[in-house]
Amino acid sequence: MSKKTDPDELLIGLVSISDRASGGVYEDKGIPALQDWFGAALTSPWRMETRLIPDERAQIEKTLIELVDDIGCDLVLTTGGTGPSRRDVTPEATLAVATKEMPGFGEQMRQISLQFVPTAILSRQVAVIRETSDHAALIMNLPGQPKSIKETLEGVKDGEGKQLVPGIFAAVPYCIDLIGGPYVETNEAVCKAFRPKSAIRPAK
Ligand SMILES: Nc1ncnc2c1ncn2[C@@H]1O[C@H](COP(=O)(O)OP(=O)(O)OP(=O)(O)O)[C@@H](O)[C@H]1O
Ligand SMILES: Nc1nc2c(c(=O)[nH]1)N[C@H]1C(S)=C(S)[C@@H](COP(=O)(O)O)O[C@H]1N2
Repeated sequence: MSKKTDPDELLIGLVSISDRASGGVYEDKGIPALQDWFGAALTSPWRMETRLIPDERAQIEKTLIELVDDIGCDLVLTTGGTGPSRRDVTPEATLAVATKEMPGFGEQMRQISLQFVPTAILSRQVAVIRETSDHAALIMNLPGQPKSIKETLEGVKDGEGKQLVPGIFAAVPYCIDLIGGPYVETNEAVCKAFRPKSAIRPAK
């Protein structure tokens, strides 16, 4: 466990939630897919803290609290456990540790995913803010299919790379600004971050 020390570095918690991947039935592809995506998308300093856990509500809540309160993550992404099956409890665990709900993210993720699969509406994914006495973090649920990570974060582009539906990550840097986190910059070829003009810092 390595606590946040650099205020300019984005500390990202990546949590893969899967009974089978955590039990060794198959190899976890969630954390590598998230790591690859952030490696390509971010141009400002970042570091990650990763966890692979089963679909157990108490363990999910404990992990989210540890990542935000003890380690100091600014952003936490989960993958898996958002569907309707009996064992899928990621949204319940996420809401249980929330101080604010951010319903726009869940709505937009389902809209994006509908461009890829008609079963997008089966994901109950949510996003929330967790505020502690000294900082806050944005926590977002992504579906378990590893390919859905890139799909929802990046959105839908046409053959020439023109953005047809914006990915949810476009709104994340400004959200992190508003909750007092580091200034996050992205590779526009992967995901163009949107900020109001007054919030854009001149390039160094
Ligand atoms: N962490 C993961 N790594 C690799 N593949 C995954 C992962 N999570 C899900 N998948 C793939 O996506 C499919 C659909 O996900 P599903 O929601 O059924 O699994 P899950 O709920 O994450 O897994 P489990 O049932 O083991 O908890 C799985 O059958 C599997 O092929
Ligand atoms: N972008 C995207 N969203 C997606 C999918 C996908 O393949 N791509 N799969 C859907 C399916 S089949 C299910 S059941 C739900 C919930 O998945 P989870 O339980 O693995 O989180 O996410 C949905 N959202």
